[in-house]
Amino acid sequence: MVHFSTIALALASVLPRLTQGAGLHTAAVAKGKLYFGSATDNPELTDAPYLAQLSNTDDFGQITPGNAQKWDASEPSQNTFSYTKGDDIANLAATNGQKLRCHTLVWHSQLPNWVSSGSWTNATLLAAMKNHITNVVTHYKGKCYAWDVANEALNEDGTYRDNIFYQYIGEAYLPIAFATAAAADPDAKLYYNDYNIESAGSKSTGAQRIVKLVQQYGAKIDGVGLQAHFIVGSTPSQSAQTTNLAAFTALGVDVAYTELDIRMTLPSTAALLTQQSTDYQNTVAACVANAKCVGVTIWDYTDKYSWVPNTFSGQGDACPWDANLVKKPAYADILAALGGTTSTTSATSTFVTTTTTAGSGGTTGVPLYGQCGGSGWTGGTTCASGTCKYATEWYSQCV
Ligand SMILES: O[C@@H]1[C@@H](O)[C@H](O[C@@H]2CO[C@@H](O[C@@H]3CO[C@@H](O[C@@H]4CO[C@@H](O)[C@H](O)[C@H]4O)[C@H](O)[C@H]3O)[C@H](O)[C@H]2O)OC[C@H]1O
Repeated sequence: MVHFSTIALALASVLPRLTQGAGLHTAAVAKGKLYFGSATDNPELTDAPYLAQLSNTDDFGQITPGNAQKWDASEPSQNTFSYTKGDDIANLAATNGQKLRCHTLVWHSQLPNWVSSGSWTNATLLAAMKNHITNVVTHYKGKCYAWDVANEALNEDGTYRDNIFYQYIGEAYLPIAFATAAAADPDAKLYYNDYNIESAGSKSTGAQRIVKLVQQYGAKIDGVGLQAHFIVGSTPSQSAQTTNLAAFTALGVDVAYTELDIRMTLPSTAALLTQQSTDYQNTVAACVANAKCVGVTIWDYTDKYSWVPNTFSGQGDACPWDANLVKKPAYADILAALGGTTSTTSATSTFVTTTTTAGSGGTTGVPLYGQCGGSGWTGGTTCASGTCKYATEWYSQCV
């Protein structure tokens, strides 16, 4: 039967809270990484609380535009370029002092029709691809820490994806794309980026083949981006990821986790959130363990704007912050992987802990996280009036 079993342990709150000034990016830098970052997208930037957290450089020292720089956004019709949305995000990064990972130049998806359905020859598509890369990379010259030059060029078995570029240009489109990007912005780090290359296997081997291909061609390739769109409980182990990262960095390139999120079949449970937390920790720890892993980017930080529910039906809750912008357990475990610590601080208002029965919207034994919200919330566990009581699994209210 669905019911709440409320055990109110009215405590002067001594629940763990994260130390101010020791966020994810701060901890990553202390570990020798360049950044901890998040993807974002233009529509979300009108959400002031969202924007405030995205701009919190204690947690995020880097941002990636989730859509604004893709081909359909940046060159919607041939040789007509549109940079407004990409500029908004580039300017935000500059204002905040955050690195910008630029995403992406050559990808089979989110292509405008004039590319995907065009009537091409080898020479005309090559010219169009080079023109696209030259214009976009030149526009953002000096602003991108890194470019994802080529995205998802591989099938799961490590063979080349039969995209339009491969069809008309062959595998040479890859080194040509890298060489063209390098000519337009010699200082940007140039990455090959893909998913399901986070542990050893045919596709990871295929990505290593692409690195060697570009190198043999004499073009510049600086890194491999491992997207890391994972599933709770099916995420590769830390050691599997560490071994895999080493296979890339042995080729003389950097690596980065570029789109990390860890989705689950909804509804979430305490067990799933605990496993998710462990999965996040293992992935971030694998990056920490490799000196040439430069950073970790999560594919947006909050479930409120995650791409997952729109793409994978029935799945979600993939981010370290919930839809109310409250930190989930994964936050503390990511921080722990980065060598950060949580501290115990007392709060000024009474915090009421609750346990619930599975199926009631919470799960027995789930500890509240020490955050309040709603009317009267002044942040953390403090209420301007009333006391902080359980409202949802990860969210409490001043009542
Ligand atoms: O607003 C969204 C954007 O956020 C979205 O960005 C792309 C998301 O990820 C990258 O492309 C996807 C990577 O995952 C593939 O599915 C995988 C299939 O195998 C599974 O094992 C694995 O777990 C899955 O992740 C998707 O098919 C790819 O589309 C890409 O780099 C981002 O740009 O793009 C769509 C917008 O609506």
